[in-house]
Amino acid sequence: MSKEKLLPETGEDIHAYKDDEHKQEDDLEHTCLHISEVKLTPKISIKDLHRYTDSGDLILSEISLDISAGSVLGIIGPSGSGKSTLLRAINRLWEPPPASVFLDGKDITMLDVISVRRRVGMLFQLPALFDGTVADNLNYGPSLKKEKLSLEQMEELLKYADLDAAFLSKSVVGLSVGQSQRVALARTLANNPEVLLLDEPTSALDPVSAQNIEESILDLKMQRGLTIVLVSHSLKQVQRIADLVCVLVNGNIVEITSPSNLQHSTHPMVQKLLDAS
Ligand SMILES: Nc1ncnc2c1ncn2[C@@H]1O[C@H](COP(=O)(O)OP(=O)(O)OP(=O)(O)O)[C@@H](O)[C@H]1O
Repeated sequence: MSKEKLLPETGEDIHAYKDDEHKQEDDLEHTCLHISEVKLTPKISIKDLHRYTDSGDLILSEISLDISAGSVLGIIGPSGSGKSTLLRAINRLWEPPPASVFLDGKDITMLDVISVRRRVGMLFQLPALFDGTVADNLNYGPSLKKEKLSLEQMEELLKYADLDAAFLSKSVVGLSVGQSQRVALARTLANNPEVLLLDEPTSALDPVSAQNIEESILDLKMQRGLTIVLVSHSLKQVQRIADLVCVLVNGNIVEITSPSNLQHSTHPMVQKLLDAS
C-alpha cells in the first residue's frame, strides 16, 4: 500500500502521521544504534590491568586491549614476560583489580566466578585429568549441570581435539602428555564455552597433531564463533592462526598488530622473535 493512500485528510492528522513517521524513523535509528553498539562491544576488554608479586615486583603493567567476538588473539613474548598471568586474569584464576577485565562489557569481578569459568574455558600448559576414562573426563563439566553428553557429542569433541573415538573408553592413566593435553581440550569444550584460553596448547604435540589442533582452533572460531586467546612460543603458529598478535615484554604490551604487519615492527624484541622463527 502506498503512503499517499494512508495520508489522512485533516492537517492535524497529517501532523499525527508525520509524528508517527518520525517516531518510526527514531525507532529504526534506535534499533540500528543498538545493533551497532552490540556489535562494537568487544567480547573481552582489558583496561589498565596490572599485577605485582607480593614482594612488589611488577608482573603486568597497565595492560589494555580489546578482543573482538569470534576472533583469535595470539599472545607471544619471551619466557617470564607475563603471558600466562595475563591469560589467567581473564577467567579469574587470580583476582584482577575491579573494572580491569570485562566480558561482554561486564566487569568479571562482579560476575559469579563459576559462571565466568564456564563461559571462559581454559586449557593449561600441563593439564591435570581426573582419574577414570576419557568419557568420564568429558562428562565432568556437564554432570555438574545434571547433563550427560551423547556418544555423538563426545565423538565430536574428540574430533576437535584430534583424537579417535576409540579413546572414549580408555583410562586417562597411561596417556601421553600430548594425548592428555588433547583430552583436556575436549573436556574444556564440553562446557560449551564462549571464550577459549589456550596456554601453549601444542607444546607437547608432534608437528602433525599440532597442525590438526591449529585447524581445530580455526574451526572453533568459524563454526562455533568462539573467541580464542592463544599463548604460544611459536611466532609462526600465531601468524598462521591469529587475527591479531599481542607482543608482551617484561609485563608490557610492546606491539598489537595483525600477523602480516608484525614484520614492520621496529621493536627489537619483535625483530628478535621474527629472526628466531
Ligand atoms: N603468583 C606469583 N608470585 C610470584 N611471581 C609470579 C607469580 N606468577 C607469576 N610470577 C612471575 O611473573 C613472571 C611472569 O610469569 P608468567 O608465567 O606469566 O610468564 P610467561 O610469559 O607465561 O612465561 P613462560 O613463557 O615461561 O610460560 C615470572 O617472572 C613469574 O615468575
